[in-house]
Amino acid sequence: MSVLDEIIDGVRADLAERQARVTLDELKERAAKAPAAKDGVAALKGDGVKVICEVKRSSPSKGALAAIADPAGLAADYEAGGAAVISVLTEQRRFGGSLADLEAVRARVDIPVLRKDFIVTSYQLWEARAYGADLALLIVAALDQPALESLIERAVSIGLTPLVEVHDEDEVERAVDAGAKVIGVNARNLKTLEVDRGTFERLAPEIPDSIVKVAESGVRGPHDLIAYANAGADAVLVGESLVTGRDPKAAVADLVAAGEHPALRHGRG
Ligand SMILES: O=P(O)(O)OC[C@@H](O)[C@@H](O)c1c[nH]c2ccccc12
Repeated sequence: MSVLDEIIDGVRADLAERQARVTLDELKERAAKAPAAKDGVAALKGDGVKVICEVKRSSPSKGALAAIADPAGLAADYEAGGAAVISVLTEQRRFGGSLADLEAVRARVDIPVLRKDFIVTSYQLWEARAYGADLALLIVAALDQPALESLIERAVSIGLTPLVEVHDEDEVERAVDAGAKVIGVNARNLKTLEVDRGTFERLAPEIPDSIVKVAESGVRGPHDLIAYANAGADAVLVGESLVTGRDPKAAVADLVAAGEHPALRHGRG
């Protein structure tokens, strides 16, 4: 069984408990009261490379990264540093996240928020909206094609922007066929946990120009952002280097400044 399969087994068990506690109708009522979803696509387009900053306590590959007692405070620092979107990991067992983290972050920042989890049912999309997310991650490797298509459709119909994650050519094709408008290329293979920073450069040419391209994982600092930008990234998603650094706000500001450098503007929309 791959790491991804193991994670998803745990996610399904936790999901079953929440579904037993909160009905879909209750979630829908809560979602109806949530602030209207912000436009996730617009936030990731435009001049310069956008920076998506992640609230991440631990990971299957590295174990504990940072305690993050105040996720909303961290998100506020990210926003002050110039983040375009905040990513909140809500998976509990391996990443130490929760829907409470999502809710707390939503209440603190004005920029769009991404629910980062292993979404396998539409119930989780309603949860995302009910707890204030504007975008939701959908991992192609975790879904068969009909499920991917219907989750993208459902996400869009309830106001969420799906960030569709791929890590090989085949998955790019599936994401495009399923109607993704924002594709994230994860340098980390979730089945083996290995990071290959060349993945984005290899896959970017396969992604149509009209689709927003996000380079995910492995950004240690401005030099990695610049490499991804030169390979065509509209945005980068950064977790570990921010949560383990001393000054997250300054680290984000350095990334944003690198992404706004005029030398990177050429040919960008
Ligand atoms: O911590 P990093 O290497 O900066 O990576 C962040 C983000 O890309 C990573 O957390 C991630 C990308 N796709 C995921 C899917 C599930 C969980 C986590 C992820």
